[in-house]
Amino acid sequence: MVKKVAVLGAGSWGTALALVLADNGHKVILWGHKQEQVDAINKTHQNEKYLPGVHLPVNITATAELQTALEEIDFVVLAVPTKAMRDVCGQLSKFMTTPTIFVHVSKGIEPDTHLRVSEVIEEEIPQSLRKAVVVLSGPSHAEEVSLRQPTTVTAASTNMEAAERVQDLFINNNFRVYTNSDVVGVEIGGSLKNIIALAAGITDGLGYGDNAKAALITRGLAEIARLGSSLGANPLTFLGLTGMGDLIVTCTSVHSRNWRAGNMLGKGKRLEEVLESMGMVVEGVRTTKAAYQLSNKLNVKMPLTDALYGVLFHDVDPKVAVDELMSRGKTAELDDLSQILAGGEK
Ligand SMILES: NC(=O)C1=CN([C@@H]2O[C@H](COP(=O)(O)OP(=O)(O)OC[C@H]3O[C@@H](n4cnc5c(N)ncnc54)[C@H](OP(=O)(O)O)[C@@H]3O)[C@@H](O)[C@H]2O)C=CC1
Ligand SMILES: O=C(CO)COP(=O)(O)O
Repeated sequence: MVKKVAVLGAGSWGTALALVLADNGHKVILWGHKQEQVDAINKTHQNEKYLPGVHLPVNITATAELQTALEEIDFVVLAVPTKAMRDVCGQLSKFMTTPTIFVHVSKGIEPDTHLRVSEVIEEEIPQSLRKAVVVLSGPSHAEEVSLRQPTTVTAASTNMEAAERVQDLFINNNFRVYTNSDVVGVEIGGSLKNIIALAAGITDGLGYGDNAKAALITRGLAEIARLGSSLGANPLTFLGLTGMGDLIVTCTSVHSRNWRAGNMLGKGKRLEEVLESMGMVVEGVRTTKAAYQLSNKLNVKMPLTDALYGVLFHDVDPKVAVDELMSRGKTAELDDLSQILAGGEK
């Protein structure tokens, strides 16, 4: 059955997901906050800045009016960067009258509050307007999704019926959607992999090789699982698409903005100039701050996150940060894993 879906956020990911929904025959309203960009999308049927060269079919129309986007919709997809999530949710609540399912696709943790995106949504959108919140996450670069290349993601919610409805909404032969009830694990995996991807870009930028990359991915997963488990996640989720899967794709792909930003840092560029030149969101920077604060609060060991925090926010030289990580005191590899499986011990 054809659904009407509002996709809020006209960047790379919102546009690529609009395309998946349009391929499935749904009617999509893509909301962007800049009139000029919206007009260009409607005129050219392309999102020139964020997905150049990709044709958008007629069942995708763009608007800059939030109220228009939300008229008679069946689902809302929230695809703005995490720093804009609170504000956008606050605004949209004013225009909604009936409850709906909110799907969020953003990967980050809020500094200072340490809230996951679904928790921010629950704070900002009254319960009377929320049928359920579902997170859609996994190894999925917009550039490849828009070319209809095989991609797998997970729809996670505490409301499994809603997760299955979102699975049905998005699934097709190029875009395979699984379900999971572990919202904490899915959101933590998706957010924290950006920290490790920045670090992987840095080691590549420094000229280190595949050994360093493999070390970052595996030890990165260990610290993601350590923090996630202490927050109540199912440790097995970190071995799945939204954990190991997304970590691999983000640490190894030139499509990753986090990897690209890290790569420039490793080559000696300063954070401000890197972010300026990206022109797209680099979620890992903000999330490094949040994870650093949260791990200190919960007394969870996250050496890679600590090292990246030093590089990003205290001007630590990336090479010195790597040297310090490598010369730390000795430790046993499986201590982490056994502790996590034994119940989230720190
Ligand atoms: N790109 C990808 O492959 C994937 C991205 N994600 C996640 O999706 C989320 C969105 O990322 P992505 O689309 O890639 O980011 P982009 O940088 O490509 O686009 C961000 C979009 O959000 C808009 N925006 C920024 N601030 C606001 C605001 N206050 N109100 C409304 N719109 C705003 C930007 O507008 P403007 O042009 O004016 O700046 C732009 O259209 C992130 O959390 C990311 O981690 C998840 C999976 C894959
Ligand atoms: O989350 C992503 C792929 O799954 C996109 O990663 P980047 O934000 O680093 O581009």
